[in-house]
Amino acid sequence: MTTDTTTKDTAPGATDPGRTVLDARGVTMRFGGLTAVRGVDLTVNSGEIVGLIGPNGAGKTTFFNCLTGLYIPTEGEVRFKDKVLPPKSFKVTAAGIARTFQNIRLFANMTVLENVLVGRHTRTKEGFWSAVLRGPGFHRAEATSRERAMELLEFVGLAAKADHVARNLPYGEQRKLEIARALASEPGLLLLDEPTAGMNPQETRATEELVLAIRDKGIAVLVIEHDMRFIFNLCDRVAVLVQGEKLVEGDPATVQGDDRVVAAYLGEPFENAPGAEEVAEVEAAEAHAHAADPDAVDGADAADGADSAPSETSGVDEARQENPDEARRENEENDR
Ligand SMILES: Nc1ncnc2c1ncn2[C@@H]1O[C@H](COP(=O)(O)OP(=O)(O)OP(=O)(O)O)[C@@H](O)[C@H]1O
Repeated sequence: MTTDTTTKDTAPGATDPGRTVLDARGVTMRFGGLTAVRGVDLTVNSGEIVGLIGPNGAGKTTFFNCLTGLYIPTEGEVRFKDKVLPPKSFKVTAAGIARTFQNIRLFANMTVLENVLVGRHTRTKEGFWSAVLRGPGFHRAEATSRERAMELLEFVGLAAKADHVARNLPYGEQRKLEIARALASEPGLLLLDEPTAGMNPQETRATEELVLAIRDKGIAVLVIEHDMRFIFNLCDRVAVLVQGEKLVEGDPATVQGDDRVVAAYLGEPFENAPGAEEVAEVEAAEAHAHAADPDAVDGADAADGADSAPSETSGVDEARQENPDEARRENEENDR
């Protein structure tokens, strides 16, 4: 990756490189009879970008919710910088974990700057009376917060839009604003839930650069994403959840090459699927028939009306198989 790490300063919540910041052990989450997450262990170290992938309904968001105090795991423990996390979201944020959501959750009628200022509330010491009386302490704290918020907007590339109302930002910028707001709590770990959902390729590329720059500031990142290219380009390590359990974990090349991951996305071969021998038999019979009557039109070609048609179709199918996420998104768009 091309991001220059030498000129980047370190974020306030940064941790010594290589230190384990998140340590989730045996996390299980049940909803009545449904076990959404089962015995998942996962660590994230400072300086790392870790990807969490898996088919729809695999339990990724539920696992995130267990890490951020939104859910209390039925079993297991989550530690952040060696301390067991309290089961309350605002306490988890105060401890140093920030997150974004799958569906953007901005204060739509507030300005861009105000949204980031809201994200700083866990870092401001001024209490209720200070805010009501608006004494010198309050004004000092407010000025510091604004300065920090503007720095963050600069960092994500939204400083020029600080006074715009959040709802008027284009989609990709709303996602950036969510990230700026999460960074305002000065986290040591940032959890991103599908940060590129709905983005065009340019926006996705810009998000990739932004995540690398966040990592370069010493903030560890755990990211859920369906865009495999994004995940494999970006992550140092990838964990795969399938039906609530961790199936594989490793570097991108290892995970990409693991047959179980491909099977989990595409489905296991169905029972009684023809084996290599049967396929060879059918091919030999077809070749024999063709040799006997070279002018005969193949049934499939005839049905498609042109020689090129089947190969085009299968090309699309192959592309979909290589990127099941695109196929999913396309289906969702068609449904809409
Ligand atoms: N609050 C809840 N109550 C009951 N079941 C839930 C709840 N939240 C999630 N589930 C179920 O838990 C399973 C895992 O869902 P989850 O949203 O964590 O999956 P996911 O991997 O994030 O999926 P996606 O990629 O589609 O976002 C699903 O079967 C889902 O229906």
